[in-house]
Amino acid sequence: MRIDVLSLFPNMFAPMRESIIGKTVERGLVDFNVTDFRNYTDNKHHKVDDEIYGGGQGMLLMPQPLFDAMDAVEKEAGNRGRVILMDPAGKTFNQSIAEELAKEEHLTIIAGHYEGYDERIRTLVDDEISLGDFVLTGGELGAMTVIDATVRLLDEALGDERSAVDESFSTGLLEYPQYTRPADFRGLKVPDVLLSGHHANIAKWKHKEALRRTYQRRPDLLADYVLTTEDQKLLKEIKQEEQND
Ligand SMILES: C[S@@+](CC[C@H](N)C(=O)[O-])C[C@H]1O[C@@H](n2cnc3c(N)ncnc32)[C@H](O)[C@@H]1O
Repeated sequence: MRIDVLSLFPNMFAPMRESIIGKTVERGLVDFNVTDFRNYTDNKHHKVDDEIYGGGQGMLLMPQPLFDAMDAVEKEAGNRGRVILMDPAGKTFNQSIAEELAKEEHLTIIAGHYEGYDERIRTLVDDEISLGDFVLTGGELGAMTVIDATVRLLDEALGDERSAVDESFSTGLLEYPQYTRPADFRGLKVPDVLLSGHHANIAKWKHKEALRRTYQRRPDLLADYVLTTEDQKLLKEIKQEEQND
């Protein structure tokens, strides 16, 4: 996969060299490029922003530097790929968007700054993505979040022993509680079933606890989850158990 980011602060992407994402770049699984679109200004002061027509606080990113930077990406890569604008007015990012983006061969992400974009910049983009209902100073942290969540879904990104298949949101439920050694830590014990070696019972326990956690913490997710007859029985048990607690 090729990923281009258009940003005024390329140094902010240093974390992309670390950990699992850094390894995907080192191993050639991801071709990651950051373009400083200030280098594409056609004015002698390298200005990328200007005052807002009709009045308004702050400065807006002008179209010219971003349009020219996008042309440069297209020239180098042969295409623009799927173009994403980081913007608070976009669709809220989630796991299913990450899964969709992980299927693309090329993503180009625009990270804004200042008061945001001249409206005409939106004609360049395929998707507008928000991290949530809050305002950041720039799109860099959002772009890194989108890249991290997307790249870890690529085949081979997590390595043989790790998997994104069972994780929160991938199944439609939150992940069940997990434990590692020791079996008894300061009197806090690992549930007996997990030490039993009985695979069917363990699988059933994991599923029930994923349902319980989702019901307790994110009941909204259950609205989109197709409950089997067995799930409905388990949920009834969970509600009963909660009442008895
Ligand atoms: C200070 S913000 C501009 C906010 C804009 N004036 C508004 O009210 O929507 C500057 C840039 O940060 C990025 N940004 C801020 N909040 C964001 C969010 N919640 N999700 C994604 N990007 C965000 C965008 O790239 C945005 O253009």
